[in-house]
Amino acid sequence: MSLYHEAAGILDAASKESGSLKSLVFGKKTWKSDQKTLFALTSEAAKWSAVLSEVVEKSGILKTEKQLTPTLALVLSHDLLLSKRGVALPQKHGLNLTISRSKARLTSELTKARIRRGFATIDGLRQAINNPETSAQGESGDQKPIVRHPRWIRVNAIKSSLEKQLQTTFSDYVQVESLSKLSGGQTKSIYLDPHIPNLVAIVQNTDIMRSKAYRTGELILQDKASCFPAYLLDPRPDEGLVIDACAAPGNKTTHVAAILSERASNEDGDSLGVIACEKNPARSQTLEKMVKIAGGDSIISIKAKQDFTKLDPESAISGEVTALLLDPSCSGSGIVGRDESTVDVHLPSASASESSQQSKKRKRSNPAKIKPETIEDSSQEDPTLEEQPMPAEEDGVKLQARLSALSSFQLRIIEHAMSFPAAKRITYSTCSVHPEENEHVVMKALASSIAAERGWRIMRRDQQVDGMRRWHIRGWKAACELGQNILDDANICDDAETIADACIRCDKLSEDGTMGFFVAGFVRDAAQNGDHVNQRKKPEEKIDHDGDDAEEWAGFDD
Ligand SMILES: C[S@@+](CC[C@H](N)C(=O)[O-])C[C@H]1O[C@@H](n2cnc3c(N)ncnc32)[C@H](O)[C@@H]1O
Repeated sequence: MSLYHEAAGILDAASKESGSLKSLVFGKKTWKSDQKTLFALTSEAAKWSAVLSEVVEKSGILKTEKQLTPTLALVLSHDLLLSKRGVALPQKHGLNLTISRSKARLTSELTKARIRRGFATIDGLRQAINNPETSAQGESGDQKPIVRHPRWIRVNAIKSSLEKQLQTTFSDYVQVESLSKLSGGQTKSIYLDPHIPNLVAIVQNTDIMRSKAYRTGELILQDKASCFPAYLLDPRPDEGLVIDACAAPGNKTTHVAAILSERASNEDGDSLGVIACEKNPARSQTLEKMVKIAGGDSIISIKAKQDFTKLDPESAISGEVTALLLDPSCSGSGIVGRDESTVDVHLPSASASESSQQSKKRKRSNPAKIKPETIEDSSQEDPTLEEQPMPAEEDGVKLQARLSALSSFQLRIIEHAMSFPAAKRITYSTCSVHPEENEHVVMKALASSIAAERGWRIMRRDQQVDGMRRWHIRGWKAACELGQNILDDANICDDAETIADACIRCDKLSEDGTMGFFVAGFVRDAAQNGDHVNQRKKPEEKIDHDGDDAEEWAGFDD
């Protein structure tokens, strides 16, 4: 079997599962072709597959050359059009003759595809494909981008304001009305997010990291999705204390503090309070640094090396807590660039322009793949080892075991938060795309005995803050239904449809420019709240910062 047949087989397998090429190639020892060559060809062809599938479709060669499968055409056209060495087969080899017969048509379609994307040269397009996060736009600036993953920046309301930043740091930027219109180069542009207050987007570039506003903590680099939890939590300075249970590096902690500080600007700021717990010692130090640079140290009390699940909900200070933000360790499967070897493979279809639709549908049908047994897992093992790489997608058993352990830990965090006597609102979030860590955990939390005992319910869409109510991607209904069936819905007040609609999702690398993310809120009926907690109070336990104010901020990016 030739290199191209083997490569096509690998891409076919990857396209079915959106799987990891590395494990597909290196997980098998019986290839005829050299493994490194196979990996290089398949990963390059996958990277170019969005463009090449269009080229192959529009050239019509799948109709004329019957021996070519869509994937075979993809890998062969990659080498024919883009590889310096050309097709790695003897000139008279049947496959080489077949693909070379169509070289003129394929080249012409590649030129059109490049121009449609706004690139004057093939090198420009190559650069964009190799660095999608730094090339949100074609060179001409007005064409369809390949990947829109902008640089999201939150203006830190503790230290600055959107208005001030637009007049200073972004004074030479032009406002655009959609993410797709963002451009870099000479005419820099900025997009004001319509969902999250104080959030802006620009194209990825390094300039902003050199700006004074960034170095002094007036600007914080934070993905749009990662701003959802603090905003959904809707902290109110006149209510009580807020706990961020799993806080490091501190993007959401400082966001909560910023919302409180903005809302309390006309009141006594000293009475604000956020308690930030972080279990990991090294990450606790990072959290301390971030809080300090963001100017949050008079608002935020850090509980370094503190396991949230060991925090006593019955202590006096816990009795003051009315809102909790839970962003526990998760698989991280939604993080852009986390699993570089996992790629989306776009395959050409003989009847043009069907492929992207099909690949979208394939992704959205994920809920059907949920395995019922994962929802019942009740392992008490603590799997907060988020630095561990996730098993490859196709290593189903290991992946399910890891997700199962993570979801048990995530549920424990929620149940512990639900036990705080005066708590009224909780947000739960992950940067995972897996329903096992998302809708399933929400369903289990709603069905838990502590939820029933304390009257916790889902925060319905109509109860959410404006921007979150308007957000268009909601939870997966099938995942909620499955949860409800398995768990015996006795304790769950709302139906699966309402709960799915209450859950908020962000798709990874979609036109929204976000990472993959999930957030849901829980609320309690007023009657069951500890309404004795109305007085605002700053937490007593404060970490003693070392007072090194002159230290330069290198910045954090979530
Ligand atoms: C996903 S990260 C949080 C990111 C953070 N919310 C932000 O936006 O910057 C999860 C954090 O929770 C910490 N963690 C895990 N288990 C914990 C526990 N039981 N108590 C407190 N922190 C925990 C991890 O060390 C990690 O730093």
